[in-house]
Amino acid sequence: MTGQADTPAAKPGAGEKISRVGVIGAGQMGAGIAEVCARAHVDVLVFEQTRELAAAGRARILRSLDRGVSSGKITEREREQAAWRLRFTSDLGDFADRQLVVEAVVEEEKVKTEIFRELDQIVTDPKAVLASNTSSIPIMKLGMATKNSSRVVGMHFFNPVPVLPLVELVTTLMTSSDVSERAEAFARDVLGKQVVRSADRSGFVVNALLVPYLLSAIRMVESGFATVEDIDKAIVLGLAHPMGPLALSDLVGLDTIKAIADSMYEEFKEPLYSPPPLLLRMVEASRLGKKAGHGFYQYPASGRPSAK
Ligand SMILES: CC(=O)CC(=O)SCCNC(=O)CCNC(=O)[C@H](O)C(C)(C)COP(=O)(O)OP(=O)(O)OC[C@H]1O[C@@H](n2cnc3c(N)ncnc32)[C@H](O)[C@@H]1OP(=O)(O)O
Repeated sequence: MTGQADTPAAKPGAGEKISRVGVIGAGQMGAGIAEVCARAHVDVLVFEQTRELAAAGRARILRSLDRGVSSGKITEREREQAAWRLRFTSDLGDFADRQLVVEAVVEEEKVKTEIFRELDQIVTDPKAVLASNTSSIPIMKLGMATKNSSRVVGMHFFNPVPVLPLVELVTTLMTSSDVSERAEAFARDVLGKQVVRSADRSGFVVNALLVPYLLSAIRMVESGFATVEDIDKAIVLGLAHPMGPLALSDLVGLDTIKAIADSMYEEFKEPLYSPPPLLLRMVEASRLGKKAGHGFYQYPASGRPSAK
């Protein structure tokens, strides 16, 4: 556990301390990032396209804060204060005063590059950091959509963001050392995360290892080699992982895994990274995992997952 609610204020990193953050997208990753920022006493502004999506994002964060209270990680008062610090907007223009923006929208290169192009014009402070939570898209592609790619980095969080302590920091050939130091200092000293650095290669460190493993498990199911339950049981009991690869695929989202696999395959042309047909069919059928209520397991609105 990270104990982020009690994290002390930032030590001075390179330059001015970051205390105003913008998060773009309030899906499972964006909501988690906004939550950890709010819990760390940061002023957070979250962009969502519509009021409905913003309301769903706020509800998602409040549920997670409740869980933090019920598991004793934060107090009622900290929950209230964190909720109070979260503001939503559907106008990206409101991000003009942000010192750090973390983009966490759908894993589509076109959508992300368009956001970076817009952000670059809105956030005019040259010291502001523009970060992407992309799981696999090379950061350089996003940086090149801006006029100042020296302030663009990857800050890759892990799901569930309030629970998992890692941030992968991805710098490009263009990222300035001042920007990467500020981003690292923020993740480490303000959010209380641990940081590993990765070169700008699709998949970075974690997904370069994780995605071929998840795809191999899906191929095992596809070939009838073993059942979903037995594969997960084997990994939980045999390797002491907190969850098996198929439950984890459901948690991450099968559409996200497909998008990461596509991006890694495009970069390396490695057959192991190519999404197997079962994954493609499940995505086409909208069986996207936990967020859709159905993936390799079924997820009733409340209660524990069951076999599909
Ligand atoms: C694809 C990408 O690009 C990147 C990715 O995200 S890859 C995916 C990475 N994620 C993983 O690998 C997840 C692996 N799984 C796990 O870590 C665990 O199964 C899990 C955390 C998801 C659930 O664990 P669990 O034991 O079933 O649930 P639960 O006991 O409720 O929670 C575990 C801990 O988190 C805490 N927790 C849960 N939700 C919380 C919240 N919203 N706020 C604060 N703490 C919370 C609990 O209090 C508990 O803490 P203790 O261990 O100190 O008691």
